[in-house]
Amino acid sequence: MDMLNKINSPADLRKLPRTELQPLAGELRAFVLDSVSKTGGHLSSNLGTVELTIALHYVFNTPADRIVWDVGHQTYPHKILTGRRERMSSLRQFNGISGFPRRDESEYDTFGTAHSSTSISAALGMALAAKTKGESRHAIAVIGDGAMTAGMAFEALNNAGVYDDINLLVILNDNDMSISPPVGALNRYLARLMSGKFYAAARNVGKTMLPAPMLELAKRLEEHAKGMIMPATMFEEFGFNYIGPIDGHDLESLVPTLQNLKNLKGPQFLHVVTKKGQGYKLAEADPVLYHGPGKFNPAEGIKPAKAGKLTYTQVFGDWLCDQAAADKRLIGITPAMREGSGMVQFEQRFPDRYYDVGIAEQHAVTFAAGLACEGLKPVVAIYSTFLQRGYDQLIHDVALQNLDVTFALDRAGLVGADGATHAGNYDLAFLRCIPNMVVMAAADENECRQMLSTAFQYNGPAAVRYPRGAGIGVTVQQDLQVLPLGKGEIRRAGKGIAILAFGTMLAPALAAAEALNATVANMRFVKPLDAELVRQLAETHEALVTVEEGALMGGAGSAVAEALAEAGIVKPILHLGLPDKFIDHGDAVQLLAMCGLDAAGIEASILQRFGKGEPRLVVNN
Ligand SMILES: Cc1ncc(C[n+]2csc(CCOP(=O)(O)OP(=O)(O)O)c2C)c(N)n1
Ligand SMILES: CC(=O)[C@@H](O)[C@H](O)COP(=O)(O)O
Ligand SMILES: [Mg+2]
Repeated sequence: MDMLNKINSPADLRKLPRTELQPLAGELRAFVLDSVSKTGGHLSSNLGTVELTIALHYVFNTPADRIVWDVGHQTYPHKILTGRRERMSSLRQFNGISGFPRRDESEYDTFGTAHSSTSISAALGMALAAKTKGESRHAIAVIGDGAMTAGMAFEALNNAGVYDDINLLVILNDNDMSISPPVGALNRYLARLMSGKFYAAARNVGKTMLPAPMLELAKRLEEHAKGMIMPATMFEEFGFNYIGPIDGHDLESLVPTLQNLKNLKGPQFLHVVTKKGQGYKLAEADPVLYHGPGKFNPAEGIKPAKAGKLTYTQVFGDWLCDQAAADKRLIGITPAMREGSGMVQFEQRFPDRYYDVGIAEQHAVTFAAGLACEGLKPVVAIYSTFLQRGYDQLIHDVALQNLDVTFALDRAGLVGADGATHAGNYDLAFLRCIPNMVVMAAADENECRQMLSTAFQYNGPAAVRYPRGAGIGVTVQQDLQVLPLGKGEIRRAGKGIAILAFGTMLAPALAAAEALNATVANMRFVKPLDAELVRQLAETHEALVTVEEGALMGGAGSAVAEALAEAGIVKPILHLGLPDKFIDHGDAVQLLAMCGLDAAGIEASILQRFGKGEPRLVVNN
């Protein structure tokens, strides 16, 4: 790592002669592989952006010129070159650096990201701000072919294409992959652009200065192409000057092309072609497996996971197949998260009823609404955090028309290493205020399956939330039994304190209750809330405690407080849940404990608020 160790900022990089960039890329790629294999993180995408990152920081005057990375899961080479090489060993760990760009982490991280398809909008904002302020600098959005499928990217292109006097460059990093294989008509279109790539390069000759080797090639091909009609690319129709495709691993193409583009005014569009996993054979062969691995030995590759407890994702995947076998009306929908949402088997078994709609959460929800209008029963499998994208569609297109759509919300609550951007902390608060919605939180794997069946059988919009990772290890019954709607259950009878637990908080609540001899209710439904059970518990206990793995404000605890107020009951009540602040990356178990949401934390909070001993006369406010 002789060269890489001397690069502490892009300024150091810019001192290198061009001939040294290729060997530097070799060192950088080796560093990324070694580092991710020790920490876990996103690998395939980062191996693919090594040369592009070097070229961008080499040609542009960063941080004055702004690079906006889309999603940001491909920014490890960028982090390494911008002074964070040493901190890569702390990646995605508590108090360590983030796996995504963050403005508070580095001045080179111009825009915080992790949800996709925001880069062109943000870079356009920066480009127009520069113009407004009379500053001469460039804004560059780097967006993947997967992220490009989102409507937001096209909204931004549409907006940007009319400004002839801005310094905006959009780089499409086309590796022909999303997390899983790419889908849809855009992918077909990009493939067509690729197949006519020399042709496209030829037609760019007149508009831009190409590097000498390409110019030579283009000239020859232009001869060849004489007489043929050359349609404009879609990106040109949007008002961009389209260049490419060029090889995104070839610094001899990348650097001069970027240098040329830097001198052109107006919206520029550069199409680069890269390979996910480039340079590490195992990742090249299976970029899906190496998209976001845990720790592994690079010499051996990722070993098959040992059979352990079922994850909630697996519970969902199994249920989906069983329910689909039982009901032909079931349609499974994923916005580009086939593996993460547990739909690999479903796609194999029911290919005609499987839809990966691309990174298009808004469309996924309204598409489901359309299917439901025609009597089908769509199941939208979506991470809690990504449903935020489809909120208006959920209200306006699904709930308002009381359509029969099931939402399977994976990654509810804290997710760990991905941090605040991916935390599913808000769904209870943002779903329970929507009329017609049924909202359930699963306490264990078996209940998760029962809730999914309940949501599916319910003739209207219903959501089931469950967390990332393994459950508590209970046996999952293989039937498709439904739960009584809006009914909770007492799981432990105690005295004095009643803990009303929602979802994953049932297990720690039961553990905390042992020392306190408290009653514990598994509330199951956040909406409709079991108001009768709340009333009974209030009447038979001195104080109530609500506990949920979700934002306290407006969440399940708030629902209980509202029910008490509605019934005219005044009772000491303690609400436990996630605080009103963003919680950074780290180990999910550790983070929950930090928020006081493990058994010890729940017990301590109750003791602190209501004191020891029975009857609890002390109520500390
Ligand atoms: C709004 C949103 N939906 C889904 C995701 C999950 N996600 C992260 S990366 C990714 C694939 C992105 O593909 P692409 O932009 O082509 O980048 P590549 O992984 O190929 O480098 C997806 C679906 C996300 N981050 N944001
Ligand atoms: C970048 C991104 O959004 C995904 O790759 C995400 O990191 C996946 O998270 P899971 O590992 O929870 O599926
Ligand atoms: Mg891609």
